[in-house]
Amino acid sequence: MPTDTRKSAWRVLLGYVRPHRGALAVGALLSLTMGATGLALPLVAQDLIGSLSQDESISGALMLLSALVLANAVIGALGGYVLQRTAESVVLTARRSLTSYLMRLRISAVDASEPGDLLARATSDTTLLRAMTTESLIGFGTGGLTLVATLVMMALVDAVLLLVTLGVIVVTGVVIGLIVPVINRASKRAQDSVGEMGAALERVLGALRTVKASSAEERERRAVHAAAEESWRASVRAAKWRALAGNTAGLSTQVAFITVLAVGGARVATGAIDVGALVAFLLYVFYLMAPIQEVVSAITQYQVGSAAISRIQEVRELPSEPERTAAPPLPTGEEKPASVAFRDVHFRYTPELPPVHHGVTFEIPPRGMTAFVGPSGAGKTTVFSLIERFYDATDGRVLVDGRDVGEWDVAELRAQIGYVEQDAPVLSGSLRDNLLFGAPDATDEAVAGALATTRLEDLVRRLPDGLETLVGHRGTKLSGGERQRVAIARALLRRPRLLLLDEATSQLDAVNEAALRDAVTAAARDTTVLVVAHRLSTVTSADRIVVMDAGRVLAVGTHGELVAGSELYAELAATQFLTASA
Ligand SMILES: Nc1ncnc2c1ncn2[C@@H]1O[C@H](COP(=O)(O)OP(=O)(O)OP(=O)(O)O)[C@@H](O)[C@H]1O
Repeated sequence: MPTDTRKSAWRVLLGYVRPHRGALAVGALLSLTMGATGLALPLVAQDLIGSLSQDESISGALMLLSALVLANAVIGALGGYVLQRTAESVVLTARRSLTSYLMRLRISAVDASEPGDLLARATSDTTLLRAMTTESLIGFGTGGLTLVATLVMMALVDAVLLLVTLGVIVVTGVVIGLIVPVINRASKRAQDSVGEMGAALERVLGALRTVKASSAEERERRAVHAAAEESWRASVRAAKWRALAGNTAGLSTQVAFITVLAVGGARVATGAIDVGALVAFLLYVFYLMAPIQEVVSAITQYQVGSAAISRIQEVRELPSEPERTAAPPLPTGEEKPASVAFRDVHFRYTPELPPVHHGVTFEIPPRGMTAFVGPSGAGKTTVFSLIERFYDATDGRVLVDGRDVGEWDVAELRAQIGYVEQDAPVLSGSLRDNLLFGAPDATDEAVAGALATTRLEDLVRRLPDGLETLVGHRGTKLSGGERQRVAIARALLRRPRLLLLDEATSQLDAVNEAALRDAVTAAARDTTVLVVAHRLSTVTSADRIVVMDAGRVLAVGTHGELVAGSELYAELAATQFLTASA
């Protein structure tokens, strides 16, 4: 991994840690205090051995030793708790920040991503920051400090033995430096595979009926398992190298112990140091094992964490919309309906794809119903996406109320609009949640009104818990037509100045279709209604019809005008609409 990315992983982690730096400092201080009480133990032991050899009483030293051991345990437990708590808070901060960002992603960014993978980044990758905080950040700090303090204590006991110990530590450092990049690569691969597994699972669970109906379970299962197995393989690879690094650290203290014993023994024999000093030094060598392990584990854990951070940062590089703390106010119903205009709009979804709009131009005055018709793929739905600013036009101008949509605050722009998608999604939750989704402050009266307009009252009466009935994931417990009407009721509750209705082709029966036509016609008296129309009923009652083909506007007029004046429209009316209404 290049150095700058490694540096930025630290920076990112420190950014998440900053709000919790007080708690972190307390935790680190407690850990250090525990280290210090631990460090005092060999000195007391040295004293105790001295007393023994001079036949003095050791009860004082023993009491001190016991008190130190007890203090060590209590402070250790407290410090551990504070640090774990801080680490959980760091994960929370990262999750809040990443999920807020995910909500602001532009539609184009989501088009290019796998939702399951984004989910894995927000859940599984952020979890890894916990260990990164405790083991890496704290481990490096406390382990490093304890290591230095131990070395200083060793220097006080005997400088020659310290040099011997340092020699062993340097060799260990070189070996671990070679292992670290391998751990980083394997960890990144493991986490990428978890993302792939999430994406594969989301694909299956999001379309389970189609998967089952296509007898594709076995194939899909293999895809999910392949990703899970790849993650296993990469994690095992990382575990192998981490174990090796850990063992190298363990081995180095053993080697240091033996070397110090040999060199120290010789020094005792020559009288350079006494036995008490050798014992104290050996205890320090033994004591060195923990901080060395801690530092090595900090380094290896850092590799896992920085792989997670690089996945989190990849999300943050995706284009997003500006941040907003509160939703802008919705229209009160008193305002003038919106006008819409397209002026020579060119658009392509991505630079690699061919253009979808080749100079679309039309003007829609406030109020009334405008239907967009044309063959499949003509670019009708794309007109709505550009009005909502889900995407930006490549060239030309999209105007709402005479103002370029690029100049609107995007949230304010959307507050003017009620939008019903073609597949009319209903979210899991209750029917009431779904109706109030776009207008949380709507009154019961307004809800009753919207239910009446969309002929949903019977449904609500039939449902076991009325408006509180849970509709299932994506509203699976509702019929297609009911879902569509719920979506329309939801849009109407916003009292939009502009209603965008992307008709699903054949979701409604004749009775409901007539009812909806009435509802939309009524709405068109107070607001500007744009409909992507697939039904004759919608088209004939429209105030104006925009005929589109292959990303261009061919004609604009009423049904009567267009049947006579537009060849494509006459053809569409003769086949598509008449068939759809039959
Ligand atoms: N998110 C997207 N990314 C890339 N291409 C897209 C995207 N959405 C639509 N397209 C392409 O843009 C073209 C126009 O699509 P659009 O949905 O606007 O057509 P439409 O006229 O509404 O069709 P239909 O009547 O079938 O709904 C199509 O060729 C489609 O493949």
